[in-house]
Amino acid sequence: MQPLYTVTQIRQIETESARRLSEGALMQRAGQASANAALDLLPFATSRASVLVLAGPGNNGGDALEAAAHLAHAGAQVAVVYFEGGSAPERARAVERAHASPARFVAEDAIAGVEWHLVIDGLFGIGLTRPITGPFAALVAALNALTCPILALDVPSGLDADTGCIVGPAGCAVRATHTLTFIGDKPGLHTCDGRDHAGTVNVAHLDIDAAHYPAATIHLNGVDGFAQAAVARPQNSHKGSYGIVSVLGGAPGMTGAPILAGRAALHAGAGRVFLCFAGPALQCDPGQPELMCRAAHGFDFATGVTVAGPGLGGSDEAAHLLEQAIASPQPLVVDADGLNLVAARSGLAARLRGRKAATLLTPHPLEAARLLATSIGAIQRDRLDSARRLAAALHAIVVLKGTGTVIAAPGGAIVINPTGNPALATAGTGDVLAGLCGALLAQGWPGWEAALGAVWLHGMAADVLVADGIGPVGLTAGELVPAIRTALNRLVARHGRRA
Ligand SMILES: NC(=O)C1=CN([C@@H]2O[C@H](COP(=O)(O)OP(=O)(O)OC[C@H]3O[C@@H](n4cnc5c(N)ncnc54)[C@H](O)[C@@H]3O)[C@@H](O)[C@H]2O)[C@@H](O)CC1
Ligand SMILES: [K+]
Repeated sequence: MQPLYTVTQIRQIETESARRLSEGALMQRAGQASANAALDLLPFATSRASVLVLAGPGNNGGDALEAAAHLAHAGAQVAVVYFEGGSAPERARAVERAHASPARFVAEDAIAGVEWHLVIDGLFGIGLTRPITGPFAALVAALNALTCPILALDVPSGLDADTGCIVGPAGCAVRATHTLTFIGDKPGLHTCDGRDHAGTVNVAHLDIDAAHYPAATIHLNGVDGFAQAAVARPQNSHKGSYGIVSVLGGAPGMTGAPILAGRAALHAGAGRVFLCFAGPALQCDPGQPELMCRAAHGFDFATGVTVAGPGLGGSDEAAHLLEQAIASPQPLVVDADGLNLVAARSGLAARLRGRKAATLLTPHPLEAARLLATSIGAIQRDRLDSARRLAAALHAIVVLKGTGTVIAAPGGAIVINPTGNPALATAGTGDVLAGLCGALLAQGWPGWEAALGAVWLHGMAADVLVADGIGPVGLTAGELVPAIRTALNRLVARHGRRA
């Protein structure tokens, strides 16, 4: 999985490696890499391309000036909007180089009325310390109104590279189509506002020796993070080989959620799936008669994996049933109303903490806010830290949903998921994810790999459907289910080890 580094770590790598390099080498490499990336984005002969370069007051501006000089020497029509600022010698040399090149230095008002083919955003990088306001904000608004590609250097200006939030309050950020980020990839480019502002992310390592990189605790989710849990099915197997998933939910009037979770579990390979209704039990699911419908009262949750919460409601009876599911020695997924019950009843939280088998919690930001007794805003201001705190507090693997879903282990490991899209912003997709988690656990996947795999497959299924025109508008949660089955089968066919 691709490592992600915090700003503090990037600064350390930068300092350590710079000691062994000639002064300014990293900025020159960043400028060269930026120019190369820019050339790749130009639609036609370099000499016909109008490139606007914004060079801010810090070293991010220095990178942009280096790039401007390279592009101008390559023949592009380069206009630089330049801001006086930092006195770093490498930046001063970049200013000289850009002045000595054919690039034109222009005023901000020269942006309007020109058909730009590419904009390079070198206003601010990881040194942004406060919200972008005033004339800089007007510039960001002008950029965001353009229709040409925007290449952000290091970080889209205005975005917090650690959290993915627009630096606020009342700040703004460049909406880039591409980001070339330096030294190492950064978590903020992949979660919260990051995905909307960074566009396609590429990393320029600037030829820094691998020895300068610390062991990463944050990664971008990828198949190599969980594929080792996939097992090819032996011929000599039967439904008992693939586990049981019991979905605990379905308070009166809330039968849809457990049905979706159960259908997902079935299509993701669980050997048997029970729907356990807290309210009046359905006789069967006529659309999916393979699902076995039961009353939750008296059900033995210790027979398999439980997915507790879809449509469970908040009654005392629901809390009692959840307590029984938590007491099971088998893996457990808690979602939706199950999470709300844990938030509302401290006794349940204590029991959850005491579990020995794998426990996965799949909150959306509001459920996470309830669990941490805070607001959605506080959760979203630092999604990584929120997920990490929740995992530590409840001794569970936490899947904090939302764009760039964050998966956190109690030991502190964090993974951000890159698959998925706004098609998933519709009712029932969370139930499907919970059912998928349950199915992977039932087939013997360890908790961490099950969480990573489920989130990745769920997002990938949505990406494939959108590529086929089924979404992002109007995708239904039920449509995800067969697409997940296809994605999982492809994964098992490609990576499944022999049982
Ligand atoms: N130092 C190095 O060795 C390297 C740095 N690199 C580049 O340098 C960047 C970091 O450079 P800096 O630390 O100079 O930081 P930035 O260039 O991100 O910005 C810092 C400057 O902006 C000002 N500033 C911050 N927030 C502001 C706001 N809201 N409104 C107006 N001004 C504001 C600061 O006073 C400072 O002058 C990286 O993102 C990367 O692009 C690369 O060249 C690679 C090597
Ligand atoms: K930038």
